[in-house]
Amino acid sequence: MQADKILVHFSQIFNPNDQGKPLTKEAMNEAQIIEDGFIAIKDDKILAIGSGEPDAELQGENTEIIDYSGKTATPGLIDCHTHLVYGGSREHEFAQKLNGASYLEILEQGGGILSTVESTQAASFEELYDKTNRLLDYMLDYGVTSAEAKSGYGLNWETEKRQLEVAKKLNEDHPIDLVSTFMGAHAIPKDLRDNSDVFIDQVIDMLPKVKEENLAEFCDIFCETGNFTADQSHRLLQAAKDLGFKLRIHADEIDSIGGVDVAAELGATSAEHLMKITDDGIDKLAEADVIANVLPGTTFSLMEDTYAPARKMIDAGVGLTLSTDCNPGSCPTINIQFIMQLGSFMMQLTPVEVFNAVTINAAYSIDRADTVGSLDQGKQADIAIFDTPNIDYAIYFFATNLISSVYKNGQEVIKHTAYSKK
Ligand SMILES: N=CN[C@@H](CCC(=O)O)C(=O)O
Ligand SMILES: [Zn+2]
Repeated sequence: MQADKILVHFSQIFNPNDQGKPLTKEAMNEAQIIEDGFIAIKDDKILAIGSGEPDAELQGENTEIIDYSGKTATPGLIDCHTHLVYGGSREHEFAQKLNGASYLEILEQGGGILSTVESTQAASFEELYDKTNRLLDYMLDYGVTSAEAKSGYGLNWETEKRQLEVAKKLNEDHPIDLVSTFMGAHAIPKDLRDNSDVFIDQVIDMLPKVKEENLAEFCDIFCETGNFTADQSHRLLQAAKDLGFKLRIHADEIDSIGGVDVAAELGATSAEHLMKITDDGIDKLAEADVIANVLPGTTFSLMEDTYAPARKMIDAGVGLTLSTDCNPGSCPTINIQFIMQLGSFMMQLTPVEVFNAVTINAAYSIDRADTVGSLDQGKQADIAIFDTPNIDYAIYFFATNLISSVYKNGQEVIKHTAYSKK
């Protein structure tokens, strides 16, 4: 079959080995590394990848050949944990943090998530749409082509619904593919502070409405001291599972209070944060095939020093992903490249492990591995092109946007012309 376009002479192509499940252990540190590589695209899909001159049968009269000498191609990056749709911002908490106030202390005083809940409840659909659209533009610019987006700044049905509708509309309108998660139980509303079981009942009542209106595939909860207990998390996630939701859980971020056990018992797709996970917890995730999603930008931004034990988790057989956790409080960034670099600098992951974490494993985490996450024939032609000779350079040269171009469904949607100079 003839290609519409062939991108040629990449100094390196990184293509994960899609083995039908998240990569773990040694497989996490393996991938196809192709030198002088080409990628042939037909319509919106990958037709072939290889090395050297593309096969004659791929080239027709109208096939466009585009030279990417000196650059590196990887699958489009996938940010599989974000809280993208929110009102307001929280830079005022920064001074409190610098003065030593902890994340949970700020929340206890009615700030933190509860402050963003107030701003989000007050924001219109259009305001939330414009703000999120802008974040998505930045993300695309950094090489992200798919992302997960959670609700959770509503704490009432009206606002949760608005957040989810914004994500649904942007999934249609913006080049980035969005997978939605309903996180109604993100914090306890002020008026139910001493009645959090009643609030869990209210969130359970929202689940059928989310389903009926097809507003989210996943359900998530913040299982943490001062927020929701393991029992409450189990109750909500069991109800969600019964309705056909796939599950995620914020667990072991600040304290280890049983969220990991809930994830393993209910067969959650992913457990997230895990800075305080125990060895026993790691074994439980491995046995239950729950993906561990680690968010090193949150440790960095909260000015903590405990990073999730990513190396231990990989070695124990847990599938690992890395994400920004983009949100206005604990991690205000969309820069997935910086997060990947933290994965190496602070968690000692190799560049191959890091790229596998944000491509194929992240695709499994959002249940899209059949269409994205690798550059295999038939998958969406979602490609991140780095202005670097190899993936090692893309980790080593940190805190700089190293993207040269981004292809989404076979179309070049980002082109940084300054980097295109030879
Ligand atoms: N920890 C809970 N939720 C978010 C933070 C949300 C916020 O602070 O606004 C997180 O994943 O870090
Ligand atoms: Zn989160």
